[in-house]
Amino acid sequence: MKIAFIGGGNMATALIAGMAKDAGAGVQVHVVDRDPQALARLAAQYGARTAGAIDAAVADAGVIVLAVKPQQMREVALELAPHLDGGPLVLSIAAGIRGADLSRWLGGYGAIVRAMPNTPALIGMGMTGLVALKGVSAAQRAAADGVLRAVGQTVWLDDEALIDPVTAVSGSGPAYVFYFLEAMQAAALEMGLSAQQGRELALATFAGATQLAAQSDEPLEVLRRRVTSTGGTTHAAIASMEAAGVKAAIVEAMKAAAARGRALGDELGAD
Ligand SMILES: NC(=O)C1=CN([C@@H]2O[C@H](COP(=O)(O)OP(=O)(O)OC[C@H]3O[C@@H](n4cnc5c(N)ncnc54)[C@H](O)[C@@H]3O)[C@@H](O)[C@H]2O)C=CC1
Ligand SMILES: O=C(O)[C@@H]1CCC=N1
Repeated sequence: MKIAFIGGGNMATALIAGMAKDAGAGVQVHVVDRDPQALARLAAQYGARTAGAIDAAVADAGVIVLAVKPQQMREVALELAPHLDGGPLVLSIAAGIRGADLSRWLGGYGAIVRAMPNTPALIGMGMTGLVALKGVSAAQRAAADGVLRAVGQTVWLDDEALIDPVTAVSGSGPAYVFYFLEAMQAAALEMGLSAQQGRELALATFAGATQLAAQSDEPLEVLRRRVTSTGGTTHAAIASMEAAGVKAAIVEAMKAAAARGRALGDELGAD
């Protein structure tokens, strides 16, 4: 199957790299990007075929992945609209941009799936939320699922409005994890460990704790309490975080991410 990417930036690269590892899939990747350096990198590293213009890249494609910034989606969709005769699946990964607006920009085209992947797709550990518009066939839904499953796990949603919360949890989520790791590394450094030791300790702790939670049926709070001895060191740390309102701040931050997704949809869908 031929998959055409419009936009070959960070997220497209993560998807293309993840797919390249799944060599048996028989997927032929074509990419269009305005930036010749992005194209050269994708061709050299992952054997992607590249094009400077949409028409050549999308001809005969079964799936067209729209991977430009939300602000570029309207312009790209208007340019793509005359090239959909073959009935491809249009798979948008843009935050915020609503299916109805995309469909309108594509001249009323209905075979659209909205997906919200994340960058761990690069190493086959992505998590993607997906929602299909009414014009998507069962085969196209399976194709979308196949593309994203090649780079990780998928979760299908019935309600498009839930893609903004998914964006806030798993789409943006890797950044929160890196932010927490940065803080752990900075603390390690302040307390006399080396930057390398801080990085290793923090990363191994995240990997171990998330695997422990994944392999357990117990609530996360129970796992946390098991580390937290009365009057001990963890209690001192958690009490300090609670006093600083860390948990409430994380909840507010994620609500801000979802609200930004909705606002992007309102602002950019108005045209
Ligand atoms: N970075 C992430 O972790 C995630 C990003 N997304 C979504 O993926 C989309 C892309 O995000 P990134 O990859 O981070 O951005 P990016 O800026 O790294 O990539 C966008 C690419 O599109 C190209 N481009 C711009 N206008 C174009 C046009 N008219 N025709 C062809 N190419 C064009 C740019 O040269 C650039 O290489 C966004 O809509 C974002 O919401 C979704 C999930 C996660
Ligand atoms: O920050 C953003 O808008 C994109 C969507 C999810 C992750 N990155």
